[in-house]
Amino acid sequence: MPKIIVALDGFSSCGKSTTAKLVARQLHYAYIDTGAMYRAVTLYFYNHHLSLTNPRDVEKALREIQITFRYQPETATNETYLNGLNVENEIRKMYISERVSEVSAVVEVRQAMVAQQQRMGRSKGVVLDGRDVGTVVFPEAELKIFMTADPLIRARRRQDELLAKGELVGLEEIMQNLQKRDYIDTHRTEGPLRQAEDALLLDNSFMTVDEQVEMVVRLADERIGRALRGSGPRGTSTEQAGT
Ligand SMILES: Nc1ncnc2c1ncn2[C@@H]1O[C@H](COP(=O)(O)OP(=O)(O)OP(=O)(O)O)[C@@H](O)[C@H]1O
Ligand SMILES: Nc1ccn([C@@H]2O[C@H](COP(=O)(O)O)[C@@H](O)[C@H]2O)c(=O)n1
Repeated sequence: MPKIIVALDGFSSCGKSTTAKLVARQLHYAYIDTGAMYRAVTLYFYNHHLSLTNPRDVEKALREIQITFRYQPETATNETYLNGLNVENEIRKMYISERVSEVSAVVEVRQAMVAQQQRMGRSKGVVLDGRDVGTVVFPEAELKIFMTADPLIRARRRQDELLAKGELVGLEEIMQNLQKRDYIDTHRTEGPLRQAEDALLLDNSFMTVDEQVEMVVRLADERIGRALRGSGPRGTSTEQAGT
């Protein structure tokens, strides 16, 4: 069976990683959380008091940072390791969310992360989620989805998630963080967040997780079928997933 690349890009907290993880599991593909990589870099800068505007600090960080994913059977997911240490929980905290978009806008950081993502996904059979997967990392991906959801719904979902982990954060603070990250992510010069021309738009504001996963798996199966038969056209930006 031919293997494809599934690229899920979109705004903050709209369900990309939830979807990507479950789609990867159903397809028996590897899952790469590209946002976790930028979060891990942010944690390194934070812990070592490094400055983003000092080229020597950036160079030192990129020389010393090693990001890996390891499969955890207990959670049935890949967890993020920074220089051998499990940082999966730490990188999801608000103080990292508040800083990550500034870190991910640094050109050298992006180039290093994109190169690692391309190495990890080059054999195909991968689902990646992020901001620039369909535009920069794998512009040749067979299936590209651009996810979005109503900002208030996104914020409420994120608030519930943080609360479940014991972090109580106000809705207003979360809304501001999502808006700020989306703004920086869409306005940076290197690899800005944007919908690839051939990405399908998926608004999951009023969908369940199961529905969105089922939709993406169905689209992936279609693309795998096309790859089996030979090349065929991808979607266009006017298309919506599921139409
Ligand atoms: N359709 C849905 N209905 C309800 N909750 C959802 C839905 N999709 C995702 N969620 C929840 O929304 C929250 C954010 O989802 P997720 O972390 O997957 O988003 P994301 O796009 O990867 O976010 P970020 O880019 O900020 O990391 C999670 O708590 C997830 O369980
Ligand atoms: N391909 C990507 C993925 C992420 N980022 C930046 O990291 C931040 C955190 O990502 P999450 O998916 O975990 O929310 C995000 O806000 C971006 O700044 C990126 O630039 N490119």
